[in-house]
Amino acid sequence: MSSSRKVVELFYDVVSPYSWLAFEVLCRYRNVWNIDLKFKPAFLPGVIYGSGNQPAGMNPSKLTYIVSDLTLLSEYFGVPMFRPSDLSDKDTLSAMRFVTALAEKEKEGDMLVERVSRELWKRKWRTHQDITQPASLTEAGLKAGLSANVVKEILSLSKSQPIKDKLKSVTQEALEYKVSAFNLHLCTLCLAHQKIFVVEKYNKMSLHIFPPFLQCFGFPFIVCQVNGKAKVFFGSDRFELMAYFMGNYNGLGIY
Ligand SMILES: N[C@@H](CCC(=O)N[C@@H](CS)C(=O)NCC(=O)O)C(=O)O
Repeated sequence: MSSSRKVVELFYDVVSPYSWLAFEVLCRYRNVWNIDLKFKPAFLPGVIYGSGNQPAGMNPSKLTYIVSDLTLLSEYFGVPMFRPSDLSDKDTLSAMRFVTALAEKEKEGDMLVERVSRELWKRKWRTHQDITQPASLTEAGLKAGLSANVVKEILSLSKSQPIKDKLKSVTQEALEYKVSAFNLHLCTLCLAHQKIFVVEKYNKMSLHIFPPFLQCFGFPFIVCQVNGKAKVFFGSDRFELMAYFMGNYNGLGIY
């Protein structure tokens, strides 16, 4: 067993309920897996549109599935959440700038980022309270244990250009996080397979259609690093694979 540290980075936005599930599960596993868990507050619309993806809600069948999926998942993971009646959705830009400002101020240790993010998720997905207005962010910050002075400082910092730029750059970091999807052998096979498939279907080559890299297209986006290798995972439903990749899996279950 190698002694090298296992690092797990979680890119998230509090607009994303699946990210909340991943966040809570990773917080629970943090000590069991002995990982350095790093929170990477980012902006979901930036990765959806930046990667050429589309919001899941644009497809009515997918939206109906998501509502049913989240109802069961929230019970399963013990993270109560309820579908907001108003899905017209105010965005989470100010909230994510607030968390980014806190992360920048905190630098060492993510305890407050963890607590404030949880409060924001609770407001958005459990109690259906606003998270767009300064008064709402203040309330969340105080509830998470920040002092009134720190909340004031973070609110003002969150409107500054360096913090706006920082949120953009973390979002961009997720978009540019290229990790090789296959080893060379599998990659060759895969590309050959795609070539055959596309030649049959469209009568043209497709070697450039599917790059052999995995990049972020949605949240939660989780990067696991161990022994100088990295793998990226999309979703709150990949924990067994993450455990397997990091050597925390005994073939029967996660330990
Ligand atoms: N199966 C994933 C679904 C995660 C998911 O749908 N995330 C949304 C944001 S809440 C997203 O980014 N979707 C982009 C996509 O599905 O392409 C899970 O269980 O976590």
